[in-house]
Amino acid sequence: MAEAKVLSGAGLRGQVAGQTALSTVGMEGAGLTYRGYDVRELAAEARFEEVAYLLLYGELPTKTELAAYMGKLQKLRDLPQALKEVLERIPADAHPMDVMRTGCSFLGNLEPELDFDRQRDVTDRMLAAFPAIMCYWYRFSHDGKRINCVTDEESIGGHFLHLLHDKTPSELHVKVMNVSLILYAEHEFNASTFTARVCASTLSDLYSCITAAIGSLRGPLHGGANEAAMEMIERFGSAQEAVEGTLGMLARKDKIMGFGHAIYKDSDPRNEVIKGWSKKLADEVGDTVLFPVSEAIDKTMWEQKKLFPNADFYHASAYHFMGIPTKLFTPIFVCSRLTGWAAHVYEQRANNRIIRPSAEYIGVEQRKFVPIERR
Ligand SMILES: CC(=O)SCCNC(=O)CCNC(=O)[C@H](O)C(C)(C)COP(=O)(O)OP(=O)(O)OC[C@H]1O[C@@H](n2cnc3c(N)ncnc32)[C@H](O)[C@@H]1OP(=O)(O)O
Ligand SMILES: O=C([O-])CC(=O)C(=O)O
Repeated sequence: MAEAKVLSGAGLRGQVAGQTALSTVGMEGAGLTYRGYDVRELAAEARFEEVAYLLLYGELPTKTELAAYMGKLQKLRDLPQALKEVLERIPADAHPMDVMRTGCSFLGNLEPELDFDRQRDVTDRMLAAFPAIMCYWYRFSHDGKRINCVTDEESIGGHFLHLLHDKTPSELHVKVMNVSLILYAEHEFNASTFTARVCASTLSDLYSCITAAIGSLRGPLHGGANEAAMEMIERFGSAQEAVEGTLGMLARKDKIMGFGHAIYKDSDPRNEVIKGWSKKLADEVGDTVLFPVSEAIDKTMWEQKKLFPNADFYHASAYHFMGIPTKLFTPIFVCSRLTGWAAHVYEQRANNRIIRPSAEYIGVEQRKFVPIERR
């Protein structure tokens, strides 16, 4: 059985900061579970919408419930005209995570959560609308095109690819998007989820919680690592170059993005799944560089530092092979993790006490005020 990582020190590591019934991370043997289900089984068997329902509504849906849920989400996809106008004003060189933050926040101005009893409907609206927020801005700012935000794609992953590429995506790509959205959906008290819970604990509205969480996910030590990993992989022309480059980065004590984890000790259970799909996509496009480069970095990191790829590393090549621009990688994570964030907000609200820890004071002793003319 796997040993749990020894957790102590800075960054609140190892401290229990609350309770959850949503997921377990790095528990002996189990890796990652959502409401008791192994994520690898969910990724192999389920639709993302089923997993979203599991997290948000408490149990896996029946066939009828799933059909009704998917129908509901499909009807909620279009964006209000005022939001489209705001997205059109955001420059092409803005970071898409900033676009998501603004899009989420502005939707909250137009359709505020006036009553916590509506929290599930508000989440479903965001789940349906987020792919269009990302793609409407991207296609308008990069291609000068005002896209139709509604498609006839059944799944959220397929809908996103259709909006982005303006065509029906292949079955393989829809499948990989589905797996990816499941893998990213929920992960206990990670930094962005904890942000959402802190915000929820003040009894703030759901849009504020999600906007705050988007801000936390943006950083390269968290969700932004998939984008940073892609930028690194692309720099190498061969596996040999990648080995030499990785050794050089390690010698300079650079952080290698997409490796290591705050909780997992020797592997991230999501990695083997997305790595397998990345390989299938590499074969589909006839790649002979990016996948071997990724594997060479992976091998060197383990040999040199016993550091393993986390969920973000092979997501980079997988998304790239599907023709997704690198800067949209982290916003896809948002479209998925929204489910985990919202489910944590509901949990926080159901048993709330404002989250307000204490700090150890390390400043100067108490002293007398000195008037400005005497300083
Ligand atoms: C979906 C996600 O959000 S997964 C995380 C995505 N983030 C990344 O991939 C960014 C790169 N990785 C990292 O920065 C870190 O591994 C984190 C932020 C994920 C976890 O941080 P921590 O819990 O502090 O890591 P941990 O305690 O295991 O670090 C142990 C040692 O390994 C080093 N280390 C950890 N990850 C890396 C890395 N990716 N590259 C180089 N060195 C690393 C640390 O600097 C530390 O060294 P030190 O003892 O000399 O200071
Ligand atoms: O749990 C963490 O610290 C980061 C992570 O892997 C995630 O949020 O998916």
